[in-house]
Amino acid sequence: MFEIREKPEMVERAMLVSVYFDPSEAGEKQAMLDELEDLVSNLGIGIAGKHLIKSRDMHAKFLCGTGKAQEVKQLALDCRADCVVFDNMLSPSQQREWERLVDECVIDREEVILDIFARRARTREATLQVELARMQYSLPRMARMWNHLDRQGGGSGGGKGGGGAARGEGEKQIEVDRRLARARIEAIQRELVLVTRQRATQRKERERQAVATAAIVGYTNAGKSSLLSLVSGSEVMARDMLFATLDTTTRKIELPHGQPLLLTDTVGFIRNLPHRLVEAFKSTLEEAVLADFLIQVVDASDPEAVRHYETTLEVLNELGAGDKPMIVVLNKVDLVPEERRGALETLLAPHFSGRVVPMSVKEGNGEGDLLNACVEMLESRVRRARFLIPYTRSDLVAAMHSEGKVFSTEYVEEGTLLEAVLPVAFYNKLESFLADR
Ligand SMILES: Nc1nc2c(ncn2[C@@H]2O[C@H](COP(=O)(O)OP(=O)(O)OP(=O)(O)O)[C@@H](O)[C@H]2O)c(=O)[nH]1
Ligand SMILES: [Mg+2]
Repeated sequence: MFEIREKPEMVERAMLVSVYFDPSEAGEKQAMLDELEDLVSNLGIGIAGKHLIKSRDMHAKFLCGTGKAQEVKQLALDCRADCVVFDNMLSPSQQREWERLVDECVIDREEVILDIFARRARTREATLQVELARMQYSLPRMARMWNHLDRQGGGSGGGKGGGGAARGEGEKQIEVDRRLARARIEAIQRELVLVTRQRATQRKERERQAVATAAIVGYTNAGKSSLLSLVSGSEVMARDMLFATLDTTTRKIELPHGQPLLLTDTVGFIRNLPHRLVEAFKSTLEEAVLADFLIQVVDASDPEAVRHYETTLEVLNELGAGDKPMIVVLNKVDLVPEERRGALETLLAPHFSGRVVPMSVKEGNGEGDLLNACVEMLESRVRRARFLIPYTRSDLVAAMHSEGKVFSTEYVEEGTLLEAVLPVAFYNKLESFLADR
């Protein structure tokens, strides 16, 4: 059976390389290279070196010119790296050319992210989505994989059979594997349809209840899961690592006026999120598309905060959720020195179109402001009124308790008299029971 190649398991010392062309990009590329270092370290691989390579033009073979490619090869030799990781996306043929040149394993940013996702996926849906993305990534790269094996086989096997025969074997194997991989891709896609349908049913159930929903979105490691833990008062896994969360978690919270709100934590966004992962995670991120509003968490202590905000907006746009009402939480203000906080807010404010709430989730500051902002977001969605429900309709009284907030209950001759805040959709259904008509 075809197995996805687990290359990073086999390597220990990686040299990181980012090739750029426009001098004005240098700063951004450096920040991304630092981020790549976090990502690679996340896989338990040591960093042997880190290089920004400026190339005058883009070349098909190596991305940079042949001379620069030779320089990179020498750098890798000098630091005794057993793997070169590119921050750039490499095409299958560029990856092959590089492996041929440096005679070591060469991977790109996309493969690193796919590997992290593969390790973190927990639910059936996340596992399937990651497997699908990895299969699609591997399919055009299989030739390279078998080349590698052929060369290894030729080396250790000595004179037996010779390189030509081994290569032939490899080619046959590629065909078999490609067929198996395509069959597996189709099987995963079929199973995903079923899993997605299940989610849709659960969501319908929620819509029927008409409880308001919000999705917490934002760059990875911004503090989304910590925020959900804080406001829901129950532990949601939060770790100081990129992509700690890959599955969505939903918690029901109560807003200041008693209105319930379903809050969903989502997978973190990242610059250059491999496109097939955006595709793969669309259904998970659908929570964001269907939410009444979004809470975007930004790590205010990160020098790249504005860029992270913009990246998140780009992905949201791709998902069709770009125009949702949004609250922006400037998190981790505890890490920003007092005198810089005001300046930071002024600096960031013009970039934000929604409402800005500074917070320190860690110290529990700003929670009240956030909840009030949520109430404002939902103002058009709720009505407060008094209802008289006949005793024969105790089901409605129960529904008012579960879907809204009941402030007072009085038992009178004609039925139960209640004052409550209800979602508009539910309120409309109950209009004939209004007490003050
Ligand atoms: N100093 C400080 N650290 C915080 C704050 N909020 C969260 N953190 C830390 O930031 C790290 C990331 O928090 P998470 O809640 O896991 O972040 P996330 O956005 O869910 O990350 P992913 O799931 O990886 O996308 C953790 O180590 C938190 O303890 C804060 O207000 N101040
Ligand atoms: Mg998280």
